[in-house]
Amino acid sequence: MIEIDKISKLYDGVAAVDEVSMTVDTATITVIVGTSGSGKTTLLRMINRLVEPTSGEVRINGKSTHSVSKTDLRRRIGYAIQGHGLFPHYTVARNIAIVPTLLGWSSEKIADRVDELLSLFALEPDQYRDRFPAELSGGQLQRVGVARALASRPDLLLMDEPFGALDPIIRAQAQIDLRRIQQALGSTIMLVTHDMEEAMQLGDRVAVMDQGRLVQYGTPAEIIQKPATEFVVNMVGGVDRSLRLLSLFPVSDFVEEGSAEGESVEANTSLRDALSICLWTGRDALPVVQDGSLLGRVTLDAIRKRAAIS
Ligand SMILES: Nc1ncnc2c1ncn2[C@@H]1O[C@H](COP(=O)(O)OP(=O)(O)OP(=O)(O)O)[C@@H](O)[C@H]1O
Repeated sequence: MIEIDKISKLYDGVAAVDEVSMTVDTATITVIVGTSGSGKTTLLRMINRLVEPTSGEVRINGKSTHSVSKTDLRRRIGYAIQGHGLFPHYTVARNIAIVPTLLGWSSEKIADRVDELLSLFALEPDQYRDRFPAELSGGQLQRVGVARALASRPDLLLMDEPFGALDPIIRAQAQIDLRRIQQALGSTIMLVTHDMEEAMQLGDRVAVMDQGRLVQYGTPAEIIQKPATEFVVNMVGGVDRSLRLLSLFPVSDFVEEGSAEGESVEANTSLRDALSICLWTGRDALPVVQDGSLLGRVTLDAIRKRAAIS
């Protein structure tokens, strides 16, 4: 568990981060979202002490980040930034192995870990481990950058706009991959973005920052349904809120008995996509299947009820 306790950072007497407190559960993704200059990066960097807090404290599994040296702290906390930050003259395997090597892992353990991570990131180890960064695509570089940050099984992974440089299609895939890998490894991740869509997509919990303050901290559904301030209403996109809400739930949660005509949808299809299919094909119900067998149907009526904000 990560506990952020009344942490502040003042620059020339002005608060970049103003008494922020929050608790992050182990094995979850927390997304910090806000407009430019709201203090997201400063907050993230105070956790691994790249920025020293003016006041307040961060505890990781009960232990203050000030009770260990900065070097030890940064070996226990992974850090991934926009772009990849890989060393161009190191192979993929050597880049991923940097922190495990510093920690004195055996070469066998390191090699196993490199191959495990490459496989998790859908990069065939035999094909990729000896390549240099210049021999990879932008999306592959980004995956290796995240693999490197996860290599030593850190207590926490901090990510600052990790997908900022990717085009929308690769970015969407990178978000899906991150979610899958986080679940497979049980990692605890704190991620900064200015993109509310990304926050909703990835966050178990979302922290909304405005002018250095934490204005709301909750699940994506709570933030959409009960935005705490006008600023949060604007961040979640006013009239788009219903659609955002629908994108959070799979049709499997709303399946009912009965039949429906036409092409079926998979159980993990979002209600938002199901709504789109209903409108596009002029149907008021869709058959839902899972692993090839029919579960039931989802109706336009059920989707409409879930879309009501209050
Ligand atoms: N080293 C510094 N010296 C003085 N002011 C700083 C410093 N670093 C950040 N600030 C100020 O603190 C505030 C918060 O900056 P921060 O980079 O944390 O915001 P952000 O939400 O991450 O923004 P962005 O999304 O644009 O990266 C800004 O007003 C910024 O100008």
